Amino acid sequence: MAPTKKVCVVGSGNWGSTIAKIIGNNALEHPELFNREVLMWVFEELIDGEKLTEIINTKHQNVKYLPGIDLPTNVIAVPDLTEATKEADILVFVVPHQFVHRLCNQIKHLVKPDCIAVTLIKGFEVAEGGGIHLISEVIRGELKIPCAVLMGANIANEVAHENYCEATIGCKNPEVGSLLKTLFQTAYFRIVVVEDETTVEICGALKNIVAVGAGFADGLGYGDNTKAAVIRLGLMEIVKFCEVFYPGARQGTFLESCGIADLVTTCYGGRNRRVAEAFAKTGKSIDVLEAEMLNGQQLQGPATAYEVYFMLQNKKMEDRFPLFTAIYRICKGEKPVADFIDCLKSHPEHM
Ligand SMILES: NC(=O)C1=CN([C@@H]2O[C@H](COP(=O)(O)OP(=O)(O)OC[C@H]3O[C@@H](n4cnc5c(N)ncnc54)[C@H](O)[C@@H]3O)[C@@H](O)[C@H]2O)C=CC1
Ligand SMILES: O=C(CO)COP(=O)(O)O
Repeated sequence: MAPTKKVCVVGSGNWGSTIAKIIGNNALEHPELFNREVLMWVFEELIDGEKLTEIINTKHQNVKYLPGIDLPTNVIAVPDLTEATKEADILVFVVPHQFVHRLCNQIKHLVKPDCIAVTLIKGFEVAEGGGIHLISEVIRGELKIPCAVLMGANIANEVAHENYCEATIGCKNPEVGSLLKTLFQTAYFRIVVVEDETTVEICGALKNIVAVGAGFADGLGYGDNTKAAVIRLGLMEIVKFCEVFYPGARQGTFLESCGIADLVTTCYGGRNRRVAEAFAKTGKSIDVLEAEMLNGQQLQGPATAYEVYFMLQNKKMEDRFPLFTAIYRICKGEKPVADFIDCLKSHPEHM
């Protein structure tokens, strides 16, 4: 019998803890495939003087990032990144995107050569020369191992409460795709595997920018028709972004959970939407609102808007992506939020 695979979840925020719950339970369900113990790397912090890792390992809850949800006792919190990752056969990356490069850099000399990675991270990294890197490219480049992606309409708290939803795994290797499906799928978390991994990842990253736009529209007092227009124009810009920069997308991928479904859920229920609404209503900065409203959780939309704008500006393509561009400029304070809808009135989709 082949040895069972050791899984390490790199990250323990709101989504990281939720996915550790799923993986922990599935490891128990499939002892023939996965090691019983699932390690979860935790960015250590003190909660009322007690280490978060110790709280997780004794109370089996992440009281800061996923309060009220029991984690399986076979999920073990580990504060040392090296200790958590060095034996892993499967690395599940689920940290805010701004931290991933540094973490990969710390472990690149110890990762097992036949290890595989999967990223649940939504965002990009700016690249020298005026472009962007996908997060999966950063992981592959640093660790020299294959990296699949998992994205979808998955607001973590709802998944943690086991409300039915779907997700998309993008994986070019069907055998690995099938193994990952067994690792993640449950009765309430249903998975479709597609080979179009680049499109899956781009959809997941870009929808966070659109969600900021949806929040602006809500905060300015527009109704559901306006929000539907923001979602539709956002989808058109996502499709265009793939056509221009990552050609070869399958149209069907945009209809998977990672595409239209994630746009809808995030534009109604996500953190990016909520903070952007407060931004439009209060005039406080995004950073201040993030600190006030999210208790340590991190927004990905404004940072992703910057990363995308960085590339569009370098390639002189802002006019082709007016929604993404307006959202960046408003977050940056270069345009008043009150002008948000005006920026969309001459959208190329209407010409
Ligand atoms: N929360 C959600 O509903 C969903 C989130 N995602 C994606 O998952 C990724 C991770 O998000 P969450 O788990 O929600 O995180 P989060 O936003 O809840 O938590 C922030 C995490 O970052 C950690 N952290 C803080 N400073 C750090 C540092 N210097 N280095 C490393 N880690 C540090 C914190 O300990 C905490 O675990 C993001 O890309 C997000 O877009 C995807 C689907 C759903
Ligand atoms: O990615 C998400 C849902 O799929 C979560 O979105 P927020 O980060 O805006 O909460």
